[in-house]
Amino acid sequence: GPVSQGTGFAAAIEQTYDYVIVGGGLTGLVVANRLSEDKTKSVIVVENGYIDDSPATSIPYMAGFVNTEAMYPITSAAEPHLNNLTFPVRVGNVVGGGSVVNGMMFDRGSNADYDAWKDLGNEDWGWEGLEPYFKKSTHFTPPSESSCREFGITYNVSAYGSGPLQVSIPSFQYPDYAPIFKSWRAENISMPTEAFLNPLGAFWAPNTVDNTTATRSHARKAYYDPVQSRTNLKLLSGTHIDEILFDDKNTEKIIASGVKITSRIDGSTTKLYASKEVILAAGGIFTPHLLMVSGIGPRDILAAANVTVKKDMPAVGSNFQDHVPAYMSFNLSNRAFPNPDSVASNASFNASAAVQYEESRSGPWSVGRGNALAFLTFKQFSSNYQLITSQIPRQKAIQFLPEQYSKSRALLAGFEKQREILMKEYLGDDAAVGEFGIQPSGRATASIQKPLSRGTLKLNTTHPQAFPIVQWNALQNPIDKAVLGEAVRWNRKHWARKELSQYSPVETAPGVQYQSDDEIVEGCLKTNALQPSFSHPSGSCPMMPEELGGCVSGSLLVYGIQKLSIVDASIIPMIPAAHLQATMYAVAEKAADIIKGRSKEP
Ligand SMILES: Cc1cc2nc3c(=O)[nH]c(=O)nc-3n(C[C@H](O)[C@H](O)[C@H](O)COP(=O)(O)OP(=O)(O)OC[C@H]3O[C@@H](n4cnc5c(N)ncnc54)[C@H](O)[C@@H]3O)c2cc1C
Repeated sequence: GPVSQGTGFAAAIEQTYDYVIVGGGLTGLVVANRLSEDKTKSVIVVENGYIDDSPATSIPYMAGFVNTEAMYPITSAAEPHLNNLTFPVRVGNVVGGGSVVNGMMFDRGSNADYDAWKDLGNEDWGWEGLEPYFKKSTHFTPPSESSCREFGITYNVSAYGSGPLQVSIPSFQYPDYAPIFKSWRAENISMPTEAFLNPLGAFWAPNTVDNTTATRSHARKAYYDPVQSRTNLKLLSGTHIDEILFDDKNTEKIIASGVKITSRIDGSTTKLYASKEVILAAGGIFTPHLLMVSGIGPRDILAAANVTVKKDMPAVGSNFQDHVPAYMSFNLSNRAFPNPDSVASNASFNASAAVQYEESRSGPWSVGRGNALAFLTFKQFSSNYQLITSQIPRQKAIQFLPEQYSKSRALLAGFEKQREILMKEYLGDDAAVGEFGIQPSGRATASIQKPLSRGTLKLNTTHPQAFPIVQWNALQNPIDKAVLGEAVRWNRKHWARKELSQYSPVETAPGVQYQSDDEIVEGCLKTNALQPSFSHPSGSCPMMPEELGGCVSGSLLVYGIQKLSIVDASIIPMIPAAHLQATMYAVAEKAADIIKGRSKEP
């Protein structure tokens, strides 16, 4: 659990800083580091969580568990297209945010995934505009030459830079990876040498682990700890931001002026002021929530919760996206020893693994959830890809979208533009539509990467300050269900390949009796194998033109409001086919440059 209490609250009371950063998670800490490089600028980061150095957050093996202690206890609203079930909403509640509790997978979307952002009207936010920041944030350490030989691990260090975040592929790997990779080679799909240069196909990818200590590298360790002695940088942990404040002397313009905060330790409240900008970095769930409780959001949703409307903005809390995983499972016989279950099931093996980790920072405890992934284009996992895609333009878009979309022409126009891009991606060779985990554990997750369904975030009408109402609305669009069905059936066929017959795989989730799309969804729900989220909540304050339902432009400033910007996962206009953290480090690095740039303007 948390090892350090919040500090500095008393000293911060009613102070003015150049920048107030709302949320000390992944993006907040990156931006705090970069803005405070300029000694003439004062920066404060306010974070609800505490500093946490417990083994659960640092030992790579522990990343295989869900660290609920360092997360918010949020549950989603009923998901109408998943039998009205509710699901956990996973968000880190700790200094470093998601980077401290995540699964440590480190990969990016294809160039086309980011070019889509540009095509939606965000100049400079395509792959070319982002590439330098992927490099700027990262530093890669390879595994030993002998494991590269043994497992066929390849890499290219030129994909990375000499940045603060440490990423690596550990030298220890489980023997069963070799035959499993052989099955992927036999599928005749590409195997890029380095996924950070070309993330399409089946590949090895790093984890956010510092190879020198075999511990998790995260935003706090990489971006805050090394610069915490800067006198112009303050971190206020254990402090909740209750609302964004505005300059009420100015009646013509809406100007963000600071935040109201509450100490979690003694419940005392105060205000902090920003002379240059309030920067929202509270993530894909809480940034739209904070905007809404502060009076910026859809008028009807604010009114229903008795929040005074400062600016009617239907886009806040719309466009909500995530990946949708089917956690398929197989019983595998005849696995090699050790395998990923040996640690959990064999106490003496676990004890020796602990000693090995303690003594030499190697062995099973030095690895996380694994390092192998496959991101496939639609045609690679579906022979019906054209038929399924051809149904998209025949749909009346509004029929498969949340109610808000029928009240706002801009929201619908933005979605229709996204839909055109998605259709191109579904038919082409440049973007992945499905992700398939490659693990020697029998876990064979198949997840859809490019959903057409859109979720919403709303205020709790009786307690607007309480957690927002989170609804992914997963699988509302039947195309998403069809893509998921294709992915599951393909994965099933893959595990029946002769290269894998030595394991006599038996599908336990959902189970081969579930064949049609509807049956697969039903079977996955029955076996607890379907989630509306892959812990990648994003898109809920999208970066798009305002007439397309955007909240911020490429400058990251909220439309119609001065001195208020957003830098976190809520700005992603369309979710890339990738676990999100690499993208968020790059987005935050770019955001910092943009904000620095405007502070130089007269
Ligand atoms: C369980 C889990 C597993 C994941 N696995 C992977 C993975 O394997 N690979 C990968 O690439 N990505 C993964 N991710 C996703 C990745 O970690 C996130 O996309 C990333 O952290 C998002 O960065 P962010 O800055 O937008 O938000 P966060 O990192 O979530 O930061 C937001 C911060 O704001 C704080 N905050 C929010 N509201 C307030 C408030 N009102 N007052 C004060 N503070 C507030 C929060 O406490 C949090 O620290 C995972 C995420 C989770 C949760």
